[in-house]
Amino acid sequence: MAEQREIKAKTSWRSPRTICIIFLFIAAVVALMTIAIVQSKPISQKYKYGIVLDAGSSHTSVYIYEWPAEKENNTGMVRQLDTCDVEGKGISSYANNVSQAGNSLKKCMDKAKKSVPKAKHGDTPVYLGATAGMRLLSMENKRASDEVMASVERTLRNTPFDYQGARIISGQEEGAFGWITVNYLSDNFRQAKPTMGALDLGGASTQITFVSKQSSVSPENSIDFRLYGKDYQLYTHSFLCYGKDQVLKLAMAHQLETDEYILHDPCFHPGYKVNKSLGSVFNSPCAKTFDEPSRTFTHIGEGKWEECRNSIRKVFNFSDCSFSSCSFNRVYQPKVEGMFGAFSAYYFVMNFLNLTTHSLEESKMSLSKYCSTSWSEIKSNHPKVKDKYLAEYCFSATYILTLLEDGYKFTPENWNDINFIDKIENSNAGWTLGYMLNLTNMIPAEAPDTPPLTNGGFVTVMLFLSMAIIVLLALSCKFFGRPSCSSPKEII
Ligand SMILES: Nc1ccn([C@@H]2O[C@H](COP(=O)(O)OP(=O)(O)OP(=O)(O)O)[C@@H](O)[C@H]2O)c(=O)n1
Ligand SMILES: [Ca+2]
Repeated sequence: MAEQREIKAKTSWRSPRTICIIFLFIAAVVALMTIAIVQSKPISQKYKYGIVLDAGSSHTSVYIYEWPAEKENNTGMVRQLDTCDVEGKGISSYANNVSQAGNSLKKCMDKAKKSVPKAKHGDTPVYLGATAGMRLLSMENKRASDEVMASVERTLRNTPFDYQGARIISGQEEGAFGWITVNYLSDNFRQAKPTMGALDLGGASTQITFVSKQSSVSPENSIDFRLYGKDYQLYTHSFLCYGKDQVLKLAMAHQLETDEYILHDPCFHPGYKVNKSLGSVFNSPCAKTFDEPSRTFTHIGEGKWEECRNSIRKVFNFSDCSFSSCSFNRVYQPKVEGMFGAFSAYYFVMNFLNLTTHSLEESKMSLSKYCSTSWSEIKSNHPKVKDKYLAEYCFSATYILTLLEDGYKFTPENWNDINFIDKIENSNAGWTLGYMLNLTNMIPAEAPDTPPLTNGGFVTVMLFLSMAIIVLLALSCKFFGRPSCSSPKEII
């Protein structure tokens, strides 16, 4: 009897069912171990770094980016590690003291040396892009512009980083790279999601960029990209002199035409009264220059919002459109479509006035009340804000509403498609990240190969295999278990 049982026990190990279960069990364990090793292979978290200086008309900012070296072609991997605002004005303000243009950058570059690991300094590219302030200086005084750029180049070459160039970028580049930045940070490229348009308002220029189904009528307004295997046909336009600082000069110059000594300004608060020299205000090719720059005029605030809007409308030419549709100043623009990110001064101004989530009508009502508030009350409500900035928020916000509604033809219905943003995923919205991604070829035209498994896929497979092992263990115990699992008396 015992021999029979022994034979039976031996033959059960050799039965096809047994072999099958054993095979499945081993295969599941091997697969589980392999995937666990492959998926979690210790990627040496080597990081790479990049530095971009945004030399704007009003100030320069230094942005330091980092990304995992292994994944530089995956979208959304680059993040802003640090930023530094250069003290003082933009580099174009050093036209008469060019060496200071380069010197002004030193403090922030020293900070960058601390942010980027020393061992990586030599491999870290540094780029400087100058925008509208230098475009204007280059128009006014090419020699001074070249000397300013040479000065910043000397400073950057003297850093331990891999200097990759300092140049004045075009308005079209500024618009297109801002669009790349906001869509890269929103991960819209990899997932081929609908993109968001980019609205950038600086001190001396402003850009609008968005994907348009309507073909642009001039090369100046169109840019085509192929990113991650998808083609994007962009409409873009940059309006020089329509940054908020320059457009203020334009508006004031219009008003001074009537009386060259007293400027009754509906965009400034009641009680605001400041003597200014013509030269201090009208010092750029954007606004007409007066022949007696030292002469002074009195700038008096009236705080009348409707009149403010009308005076601002005078800086635009809304007629004479020879295309199917225009924004202003005879510039072709297709109908705005989709979501938009509005950043830089759009955000600084609308955020200061708490208007970032208001509807268009609510913004108008709120602004009308704010602008009519007396200057003394405004100053007492914001004791820490410099008078120069504080005095201009009524004008700037009214300009923003006029630019977006009357200029770009946004409506009360699609106003909420405009998101006033400062950062996306902790990186500033602006042209610098897109500029670096483009120059370092980190946005491939074709989608990179997908990894063996996404994290979600990995977990699913692990769960499935674990369940399979448990079931197999249960089955094997059921089939094997009888000789060893049953009690001795049953055997007898
Ligand atoms: N925290 C800040 C930073 C800037 N500004 C103002 O916002 C305007 C635009 O700032 P910015 O976007 O930095 O313009 P720039 O890049 O300097 O100008 P551009 O792009 O035209 O060269 C300037 O009037 C600046 O004084 C502000 O109100 N609050
Ligand atoms: Ca800018």
